[in-house]
Parts: sequence; C-alpha cells; structure tokens
Amino acid sequence: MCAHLANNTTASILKAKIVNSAQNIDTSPSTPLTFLIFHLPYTDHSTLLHRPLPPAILNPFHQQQIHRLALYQKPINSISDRPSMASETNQPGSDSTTPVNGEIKPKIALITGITGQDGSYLTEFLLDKGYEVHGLIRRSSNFNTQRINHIYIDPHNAHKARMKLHYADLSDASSLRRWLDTINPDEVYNLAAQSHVAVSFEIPDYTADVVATGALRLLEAVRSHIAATGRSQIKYYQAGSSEMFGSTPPPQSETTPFHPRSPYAASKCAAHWYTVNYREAYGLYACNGILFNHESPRRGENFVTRKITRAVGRIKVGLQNKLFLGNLQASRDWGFAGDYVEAMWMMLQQEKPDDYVVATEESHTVEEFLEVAFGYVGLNWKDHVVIDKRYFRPAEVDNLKGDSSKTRKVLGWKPKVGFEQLVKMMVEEDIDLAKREKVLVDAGFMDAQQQP
Ligand SMILES: C[C@H]1O[C@H](OP(=O)(O)OP(=O)(O)OC[C@H]2O[C@@H](n3cnc4c(=O)[nH]c(N)nc43)[C@H](O)[C@@H]2O)[C@@H](O)[C@@H](O)C1=O
Repeated sequence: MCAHLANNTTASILKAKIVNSAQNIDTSPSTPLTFLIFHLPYTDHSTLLHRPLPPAILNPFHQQQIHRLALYQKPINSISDRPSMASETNQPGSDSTTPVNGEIKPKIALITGITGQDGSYLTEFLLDKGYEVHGLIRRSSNFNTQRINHIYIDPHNAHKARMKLHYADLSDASSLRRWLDTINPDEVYNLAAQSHVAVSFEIPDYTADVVATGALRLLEAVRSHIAATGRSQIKYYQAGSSEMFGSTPPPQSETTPFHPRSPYAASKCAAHWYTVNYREAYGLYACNGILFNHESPRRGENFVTRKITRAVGRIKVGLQNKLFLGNLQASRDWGFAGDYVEAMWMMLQQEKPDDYVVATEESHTVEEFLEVAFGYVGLNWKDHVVIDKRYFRPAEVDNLKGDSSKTRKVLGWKPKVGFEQLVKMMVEEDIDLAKREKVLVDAGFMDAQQQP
C-alpha cells in the first residue's frame, strides 16, 4: 500500500497542484489521521484508502497509519471478519473494576447505537474508565463505523481489545437476548434510534418499531436474561429526549407533562414509559435520561447545528455558497455531547434507579446559532441562508429549555462546554474538514457535494 502510494503516477502528476492547495494544512505526525481522512463524513473511506492518496498531504507516519487502517477496512461479513476493537493506550481504571474470586475484572458495558455520536463519546468515556465495551451494530453494505474507527486496533492484538462489535438489531429480539447471554454486561445503554425528527414523519412505522418497540424488546431481553441467570445487578439506561416535551412550555423538568409532536417523540414517550414500567413491575435497575439537544463535531450532518457548521466551513473555503434551512425561530437547549455521556454513566452509578433531565438551561434560536457560527469566521449568514419550505415540519417544537436542577443536585453533574464554545468547536473542526475536502476536490478525488 505504501509503495503503491509513493510510486503512483497519478499522485505524482497531481502533487504540485495539491502542494499549493494543501499549504494551510498541518500534516505533521501529531495531526491525527482522523483529520485527514476519517473526518470526511459520508465518504466511503475504504474507497479512499484504495486510491492513490496525494503524497503531499500524507507523511510517512500517516502512510503507515493508512496501511494499518486499510488492512482492517475489509468487508465485514461475519463477526470473525470484523475483529474486536479497542484503544491500545487505555488502561483499566479503578472505577470499573469488580473483584471476582480475588481477581480484578473490568466492568462490562453493552451499547446499542455505538456507531452514533453519543455511542462514540460514551465508548471513549467508558474505555477510559477501564470498562470492556461491547457495541451492537446493524449490518450495512457501507461502513458506518467512522465515529469509532479511531479506537480500532489490530485484530492480532485481540488480547488488548476492550471494544468489541457484534451484529444485532433492535428489531431482532433473539439477537438482543443472545448477546446479553454471551456478554453478561453490567450496564446496558440503549442509544440506538431512528433519531431524526423530520424523517420520522416519512418513516413512522420504522421509527416506532426501532425507537419504541426496540426499547421494549431490549428491556424484555434484559428481564428474561436476569430471570434465567439471576444476574440482577445489571443496569439499564434508556436514551430519552427533550422532544417528548414537545409543545409543553419551558422550563421542562422531570415532572413536566409530555406532549410529543412527531412519531419520533411519541415513540420516545413509549420507550420512556416502558422503562418506568419495567422498573416498577420487575424491580429492574432502569433509568431514563431525558437529554436535551446535544451536539458536537461528530453530529450527523442533517441535524441543524452540524448542517450550519459544515456549511460555514465549506462556504469559507469556497466549496458551497448557499445554505437551505427551514424554521429559524425554533429555540433549543444545545449542549455538548461529550458532557452528556458522563451524565448517562452517572445515572447508573446511583444506589437507586431514577429519571433525570440533562440540559444546559440556556435556550437559543436557530437564528442565534447562525449568527454565532457565521460571525465566528467573519461572514454574515443573511448573505448565504435561503429558506426552503421542505425543511419545515408538519408539527414543530417551538421552545425547549431544560431545568436540570435534579441532575445537578443528585448526580453532581453540570455541563462543561457552553453555547458559544460549542459553536466555536464545531466551526473550527468543520473548517479543517472543509480544507481537507477542498484538497481532495481540487485533486479530483471527490466531488464538491451539495449540502445534505
Ligand atoms: C433532543 C432531540 O434533538 C434532535 O432533534 P431536533 O431538535 O429536531 O434537532 P434538529 O437539529 O433536527 O432540529 C432543530 C430545530 O432546527 C429546525 N431547523 C430549521 N432548519 C432546519 C434544517 O434545515 N434541518 C434540520 N434538521 N432542522 C432545521 C428544526 O425545525 C428544529 O426546530 C435529535 O437529536 C433528536 O433525536 C432528539 O432527541
């Protein structure tokens, strides 16, 4: 692979052009390869890896990493084809160890939705605490593991692997029970969902099946696993959503009535109550985290914050000019996803299970987000934003602002990243990403795609 990269004539011909466009890119060994490649979302990275990547943006260190990654970018047809993954550098911490017969054993977590934004942050968090992390992934003909590729390790070092992936699906009850029986987790985090509110109007049955019935299937799998094995110490986390409050005015707390405004939100309400019911009926240690919007540079590109920051980056480097959006007056309580996964974990460390609202307690409109994001790079959003009716929803949630006083008091949690800092973090990462994208576009390695 390295020789192929170095000798390829296409790459040599393009070199001069690329050197020019790559002037502003930091390609030192300290720059994570993720910046160069894996932060090109929705790119088929496996294809990139098998193309002659421009040497101008790859030093020998990165080439070595690509060689390593290319080895593991093989199609995953079976579990044995997709070996266990983990961070090699993480050492088990004291938080997660349980002595069994005098032996120290790491705690075991099972995460559905491990390939999503929250799944990736939670995995990093738990690995750092010394957990062994198992993730359930859906089969897909395209790789959908971009967010966790950076913690992927050599399958031949399987003894070091503390993150493992398994095929399962929330719509397949037997797979859920089988993995519970195989893995014997201490903690189960149900983060998987069809999580896009607007899309839930397009695919309501599927959304209900995965979000509502999927949660019920997993709860039932946990209940029957406990009944069969006696492992009553198992703890369950259900990812709830501020969307459940819908049209109920702010501030919204654990005692605020739900008034869902979409199939997604109604399904989340069902999942919430299934979780409460299993706690009350069977004594399951089950918690609902009612999380307000939480964002990051890993946010999916068709959620409004990331859609905006991706556009800011691409407009800044000349890859895009217009940004099409819907309702700019909707107001959201936006926090940083990295902060919120800590709250999930904290909920499962309490003596008793309960439900908690996780929020920054600040609300901003989409327009305010635009002002800060475009303003950060000296642009005026009004020069670029075009209102497109297709992004309006059949029923909107106008105003969400959480009251997280219970969470702050009982768990001792509070957000570390504020609104402006969050926007800045996302814009900075997306400018870097756009610069790298431009190198590849200019060199003919990818098209300048339009916005999602
Ligand atoms: C907590 C909750 O958080 C998220 O749900 P969401 O709040 O619907 O997030 P969003 O980023 O799609 O929309 C935010 C607001 O922005 C408005 N908006 C305007 N123009 C566009 C637009 O062009 N695209 C999108 N997506 N939204 C737009 C849109 O109408 C809405 O009022 C999910 O993680 C969900 O899973 C979840 O649980």
